[in-house]
Amino acid sequence: MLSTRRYLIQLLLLYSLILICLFLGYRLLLDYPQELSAAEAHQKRELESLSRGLQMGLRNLQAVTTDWAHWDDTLAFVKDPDNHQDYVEGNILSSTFETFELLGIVYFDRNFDLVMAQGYDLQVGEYVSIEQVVDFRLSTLFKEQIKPGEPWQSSGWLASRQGAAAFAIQYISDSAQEHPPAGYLLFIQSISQNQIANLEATTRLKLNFTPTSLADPVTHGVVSLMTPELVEGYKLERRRLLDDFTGTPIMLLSITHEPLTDMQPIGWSEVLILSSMILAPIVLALAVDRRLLKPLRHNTRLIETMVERQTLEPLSQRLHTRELEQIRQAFNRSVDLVERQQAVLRGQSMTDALTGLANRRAFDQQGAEMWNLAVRQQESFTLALMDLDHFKAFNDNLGHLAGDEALRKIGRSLTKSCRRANELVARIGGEEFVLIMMGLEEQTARQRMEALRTDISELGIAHPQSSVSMSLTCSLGTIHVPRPGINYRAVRIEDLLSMADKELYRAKDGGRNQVSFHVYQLPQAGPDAKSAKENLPED
Ligand SMILES: Nc1nc2c(ncn2[C@@H]2O[C@H](COP(=O)(O)OP(=O)(O)OP(=O)(O)O)[C@@H](O)[C@H]2O)c(=O)[nH]1
Repeated sequence: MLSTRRYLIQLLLLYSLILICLFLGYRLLLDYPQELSAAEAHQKRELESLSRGLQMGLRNLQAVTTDWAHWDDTLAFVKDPDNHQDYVEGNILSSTFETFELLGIVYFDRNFDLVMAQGYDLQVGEYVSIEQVVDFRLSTLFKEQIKPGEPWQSSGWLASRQGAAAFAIQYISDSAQEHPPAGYLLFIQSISQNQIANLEATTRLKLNFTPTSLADPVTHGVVSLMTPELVEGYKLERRRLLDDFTGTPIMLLSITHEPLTDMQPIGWSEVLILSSMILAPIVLALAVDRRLLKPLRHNTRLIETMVERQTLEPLSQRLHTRELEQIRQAFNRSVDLVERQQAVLRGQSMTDALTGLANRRAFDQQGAEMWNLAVRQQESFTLALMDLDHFKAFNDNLGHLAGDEALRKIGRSLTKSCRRANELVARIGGEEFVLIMMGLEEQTARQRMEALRTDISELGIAHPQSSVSMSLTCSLGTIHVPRPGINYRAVRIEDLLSMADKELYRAKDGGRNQVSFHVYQLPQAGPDAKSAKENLPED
């Protein structure tokens, strides 16, 4: 059968398995996908706002370009540049480039032929030629975009010599815009660190712009920023391409999202939750094992040992729950009951039912103990065997019941005569009693024996058939050992009893109603066990 401990372990394993399945199922199928799609939506919004931010920059540039392109002065300059050099001197200033962070300003006529172009190095703060800013062959590209003379405006990005740059182009007209396009004004604006910092602040992204080209392998598989789809799903770092107005990639943006949460399906927090959910019942089970099962196992072992040794003892270790403690107490009460019953049985097995005196078994046990004690303490030891005289005739004459009553009376008399702690009276046969007295001098022992004898006859139990007396009498065979020492160790109580029996025989033989008293003494000089045996009286 399964032990409770094993059962607990199996339950725990099952619980852990179910828990892990439920937790992983919930996390992977329900919770994590939700978390992921929320994070993806958030990242998509970030990309959109980045795209919008860049578009906004273009719109601002477009606004400035439009403003300039629709000045009457600009119109006049494009129409007749040679006579309007003051326009250049008054407007194409280093402060203009720096205020709008411009890398170049270019004026085309309505056929897209160059009227005037000025480049500017923002880092050094100096005018440079437009060729130092951009590859000016781009004007042909613009030409391909429009029909010359159309009221055309556009903005976007282009590759400058200093990396990607924004541009805005606007047809030139009068302030009322009634005049047909007389030319085109192109502003080229750098994407400055300031602009990047502003974009980072508004989008909460970390941005890194690096120039690139179609030939650059890093551009492969990277989508354009202007289609801000979250093609790769949730990712902390991604790349996007900025295309120029012809759709050619010119800049690679490395984008780092600010992490919302730890977006792992199973992260530390999940491991922590799961392990604490598994650990808690393990700790609980350990506590149950320690507080309940361990004492239970201990007590079971104790009971098994008791069964092996055929003993019974109360269980002393308290148990920690009421029900278990009740079982322990019930067991202890049973032990107590059995012990009491055993004591009664022991008493019964040691007692003569008729007289209430010690019986043969009790004499064998206690007599031996008393003899051993006498030997150890060198205390004189007197053993007497008493037998009623002509008791058969008594029974035959007066009946068995009268015989029993006589035996009871004699028992009471003997008990009264031998009530000291170191004295014993036992009924060891039908009408045979044995008496032990310790610590008596020979003389006193003799007197006590005589007193016993007379006590019985003085009970006055009529015995008409007796040849000895009118009342019931007894004969005593007594062995007195004055001071048994260590040399008496080989002598057993049975030996003394058989010596007393011989003395009893003598008393009977001598006429009954008398005491035959024998002093049994070994030679002083330390006889060994063999010599003690040898000194036992002959039959
Ligand atoms: N009433 C009664 N008689 C018992 C009991 N036990 C033994 N007796 C009787 O005691 C008698 C003993 O008789 P014997 O052993 O022949 O000896 P006796 O008649 O006493 O003769 P002596 O011992 O030689 O004096 C027997 O008749 C037994 O039946 C008992 O418990 N009750």
